[in-house]
Amino acid sequence: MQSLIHTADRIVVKVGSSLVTNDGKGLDLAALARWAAEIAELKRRGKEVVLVSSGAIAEGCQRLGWATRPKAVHELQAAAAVGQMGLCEAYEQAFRRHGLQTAQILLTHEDLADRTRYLNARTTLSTLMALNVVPIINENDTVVTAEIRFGDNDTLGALVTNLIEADALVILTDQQGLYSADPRKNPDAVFIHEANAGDAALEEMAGGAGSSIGTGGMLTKILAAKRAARSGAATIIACGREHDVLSRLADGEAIGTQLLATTTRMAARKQWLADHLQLAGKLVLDAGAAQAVRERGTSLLPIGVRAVDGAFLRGDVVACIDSDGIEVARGLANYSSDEARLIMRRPTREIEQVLGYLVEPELIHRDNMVTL
Ligand SMILES: Nc1ncnc2c1ncn2[C@@H]1O[C@H](COP(=O)(O)OP(=O)(O)O)[C@@H](O)[C@H]1O
Ligand SMILES: N[C@@H](CCC(=O)OP(=O)(O)O)C(=O)O
Repeated sequence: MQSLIHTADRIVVKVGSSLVTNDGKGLDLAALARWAAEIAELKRRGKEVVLVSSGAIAEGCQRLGWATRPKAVHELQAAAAVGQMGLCEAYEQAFRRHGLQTAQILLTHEDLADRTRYLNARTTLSTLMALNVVPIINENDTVVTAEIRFGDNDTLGALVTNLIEADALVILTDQQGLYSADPRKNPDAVFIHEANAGDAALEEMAGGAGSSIGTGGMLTKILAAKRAARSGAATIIACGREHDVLSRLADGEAIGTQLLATTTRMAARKQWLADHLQLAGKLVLDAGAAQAVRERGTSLLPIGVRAVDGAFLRGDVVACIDSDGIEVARGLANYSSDEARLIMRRPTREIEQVLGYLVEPELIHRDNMVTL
């Protein structure tokens, strides 16, 4: 068995609160330095890495001198706001030593459920990755309440994996991986090396958080793996305290628990576009654009669009049809139908002049499109 990280090009790494804050004792700067060094090494090997880091609440409680985690949401939110400053500062310094810049991204579940914000988050993350910046993501605790909280960053890690269509999600925690039962309570628990994400038996094995610092325990990690698998990504649960854990995974060493996806990324994306979203409109392509999209899977530029049908907003799914009315592709529109009508048939360089702004050069980017 070889670690799937070996072949993964795009990876989301999630680190939990207990690791980040040394079990609530304060930011573990040595651990952050190790992960930063390893992520820098992965990037040198040509992999794109996004980091989802917990720890804001635990660090905030520490900074505010609170011995126990408060129950009241407004106090948790205040602690998160204080602690997030420390997290960002620490990551910024740790990555700077490797000549890497970092970016702070705070997201809520609602952001990713909203079509326009989804597309904005996706585009921003792609742009940051293209700029070789390391995005550091956490939940935007200030604006979430009980109903809309991710509740745990394992789920956030999975949603980000879906969002950027990563090949793998690596969840670093304080255990070696998944056991048949919580090893803190059951010393006879057996280590699980590999399983299919989504296997119902895994949910039976997983217990809640073993410490007072972490929140979700193993169950949220199993559910995150199931969610990540929906976009074709594998999940690895491994110990963040293990030396060189990320580099060894990238070398192919089989450490941790591997939870495999049974669908490919492309199949998952096609399924998602085909099933989950209603078509909000149509773009009629000229012959050249229809051929380029159909045969080469290129992005669709405004100049190749002859007509716009329907009313849609940025982020809505639209069909691309040829002059015979045959659907060539479908994808997420970067512009609304009103904007698209103004910029169609025009070269990209004229978009800014016509609209007064440029959102993106393409009407549909090829990463957000599936050909049929
Ligand atoms: N089947 C299991 N295998 C491994 N760990 C388990 C299992 N069930 C529950 N746990 C507990 O889950 C904890 C990790 O989850 P959590 O505390 O939320 O960490 P994190 O902060 O990394 O998200 C472990 O310390 C362990 O006690
Ligand atoms: N946004 C919160 C996340 C809390 C959380 O999910 O923690 P964990 O279960 O340790 O990943 C924080 O930064 O404290």
